[in-house]
Amino acid sequence: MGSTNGLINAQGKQPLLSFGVISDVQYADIPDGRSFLGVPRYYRHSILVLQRAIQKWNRQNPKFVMNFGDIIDGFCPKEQSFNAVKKLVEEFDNFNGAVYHMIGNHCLYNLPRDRLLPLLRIHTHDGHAFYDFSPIPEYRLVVLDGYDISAIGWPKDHPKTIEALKFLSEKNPNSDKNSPNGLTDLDRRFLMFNGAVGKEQLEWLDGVLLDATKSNQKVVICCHLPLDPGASSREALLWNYDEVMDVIHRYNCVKVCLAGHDHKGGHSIDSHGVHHRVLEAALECPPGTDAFGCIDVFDDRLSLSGTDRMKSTEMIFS
Ligand SMILES: Nc1ccn([C@@H]2O[C@H](COP(=O)(O)O)[C@@H](O)[C@H]2O)c(=O)n1
Ligand SMILES: O=P(O)(O)OC[C@H](O)CO
Repeated sequence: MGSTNGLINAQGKQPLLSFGVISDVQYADIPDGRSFLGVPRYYRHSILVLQRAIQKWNRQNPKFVMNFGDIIDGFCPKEQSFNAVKKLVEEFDNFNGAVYHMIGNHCLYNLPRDRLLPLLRIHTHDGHAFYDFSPIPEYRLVVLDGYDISAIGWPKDHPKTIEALKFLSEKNPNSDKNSPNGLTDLDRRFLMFNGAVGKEQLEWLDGVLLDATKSNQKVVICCHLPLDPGASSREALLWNYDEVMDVIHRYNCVKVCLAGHDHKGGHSIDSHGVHHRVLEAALECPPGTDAFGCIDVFDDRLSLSGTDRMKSTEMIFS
């Protein structure tokens, strides 16, 4: 039992902070469909999941909400993309508090970074979408841009697009670079719908974690793409999840990594005791069902109270 209504929790402690979570809304004004592997996708219903999430959060009163990306779906008719993202952001703004967005592959199928990021109110230099904030002195949230090196979202002639296409041509021999056919085990992540954290962002992350360590802050990492094979399908992992985790494991401050993208969700604890929780997608909720949650933050754990298809998870720090 969490304390997401502002009351003390089962252990008798008041959380330091609470925040709402939702992922992969992937709204589109199109009939229901299926993923490549046949999983039903409810494109119009997903906005109702978001609306019910906001109603509940407004009763629970978390300090802020994190949207883990893919706010609209790649099948959204392209002439509707801008207004669809705007409509969804306006829905999020019905929450009585701050909302932090991150980008995902489906947002980038719809709009290039220079149009998408201002809509999502991600104001960073050079079109990057990584940032951090400290909602209370004891904690820092770090949002990673998993499509920093990517074949989607940057202009076709951008050095990052060229780097990503070169990388994919070396790692994935299929003509359809979204196909994992023939790739084995962890190599199945080398797909066009994934991406990587670039060198500059890795250096930035290292600096943030050093600063958090000096400030005695605990850190929660948020990224659309999962960072641990134990919590995710191989096909959904960040290309260089291992390099990112090497940086994270240099420090003891990171306690939890949260992600979306792998719609079925997952949870693992890695070899360094870091929790990885991949959030179940709002898009795949059959009509009338939900997937969102509220996380209570304590000094020794994060406690996710999930609604319906989002499983509740206690993440006790080792
Ligand atoms: N096992 C798979 C999964 C996906 N693909 C390709 O990716 C595209 C997007 O997949 P969705 O799960 O979002 O539908 C899909 O159209 C395929 O091209 C694949 O080849 N093999
Ligand atoms: O981003 P999607 O919706 O195309 O789905 C990605 C897959 O879930 C990754 O395995």
